[in-house]
Amino acid sequence: MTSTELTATSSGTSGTSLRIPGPATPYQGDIARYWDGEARPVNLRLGDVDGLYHHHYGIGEVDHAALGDAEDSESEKKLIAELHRLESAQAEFLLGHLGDIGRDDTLVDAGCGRGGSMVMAHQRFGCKVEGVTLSAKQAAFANNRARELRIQDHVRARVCNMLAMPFATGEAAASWNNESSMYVDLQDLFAEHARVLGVGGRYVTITGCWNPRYGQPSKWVSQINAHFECNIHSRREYLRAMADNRLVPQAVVDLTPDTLPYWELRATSSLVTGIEDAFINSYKDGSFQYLLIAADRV
Ligand SMILES: C[S@@+](CC[C@H](N)C(=O)[O-])C[C@H]1O[C@@H](n2cnc3c(N)ncnc32)[C@H](O)[C@@H]1O
Ligand SMILES: CC(C)=CCC/C(C)=C/COP(=O)(O)OP(=O)(O)O
Ligand SMILES: [Mg+2]
Repeated sequence: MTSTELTATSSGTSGTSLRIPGPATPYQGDIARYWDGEARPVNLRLGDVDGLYHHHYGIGEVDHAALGDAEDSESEKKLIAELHRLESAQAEFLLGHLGDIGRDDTLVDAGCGRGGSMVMAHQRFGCKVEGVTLSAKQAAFANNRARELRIQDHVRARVCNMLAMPFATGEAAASWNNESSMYVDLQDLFAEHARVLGVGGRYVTITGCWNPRYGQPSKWVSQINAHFECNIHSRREYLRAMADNRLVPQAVVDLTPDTLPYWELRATSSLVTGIEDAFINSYKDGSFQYLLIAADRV
């Protein structure tokens, strides 16, 4: 084994051992380590609600009737369930922009995390869903969940760089990034999506981006970058890199007002991580936006 290779158990479907390339850059090594070591209660306890483990944020109105009052001994549990409901609503919203997907299609989740969106996609469309993540721990977690749900023949995560995915040209009917595009160069990312998508395929992202109308990344945006070791791009950069790579936006939805209730609710919970104010302040001062972009591969 060379210094740039490591051996890891692959999808887990057969238990075979595969030789997979190591991180393409030192930065990707940092990100792999970050996600291998991540075990925040705000993610694990929400996932425990129904077995869908997400690493993205929520959208939609809070259902105040579903929350307990201060005297309710179940209030913590109810709040966690509500935050999780909003995160799953976010994933459903993304999946709703993938277009007509048939059972024989293949979908690609670029930066799949613990696989919650992949499971939802399979349950919705009945199709094959392939995910890639830099983290061997996340891939193993996602594959373990797929086995528990007996959908391992359709849902699989691999340890792989999303800028060089193990899929044939034109293999995917649709592909997405759910809060994972801030870890890569957008020109490189969209060139790779354009390759794996057939002409007529659909690409969707939900992302946080800085707003060119504000001027430059605000201190809150810089704080979010430092917190997650990521590099948030601007809205302008997304649209330009898509245009450069045969991805033509079909819908651009500003989800900023829809995600604020999630953050305001999360800020009142016992699961706060310290980043809540940066999101709330930057969404409110207009320096940061939560966007869905759905694009046709032409
Ligand atoms: C915030 S999590 C989002 C996970 C998932 N999309 C979700 O919605 O739950 C970011 C993910 O991007 C992945 N990621 C970052 N850079 C990557 C790269 N170059 N190749 C593959 N995955 C990457 C991380 O490993 C992690 O799984
Ligand atoms: C919108 C932006 C800028 C997202 C950055 C990427 C990111 C870390 C998403 C959430 O992951 P998580 O669910 O692990 O984070 P947390 O622990 O805060 O819930
Ligand atoms: Mg989270």
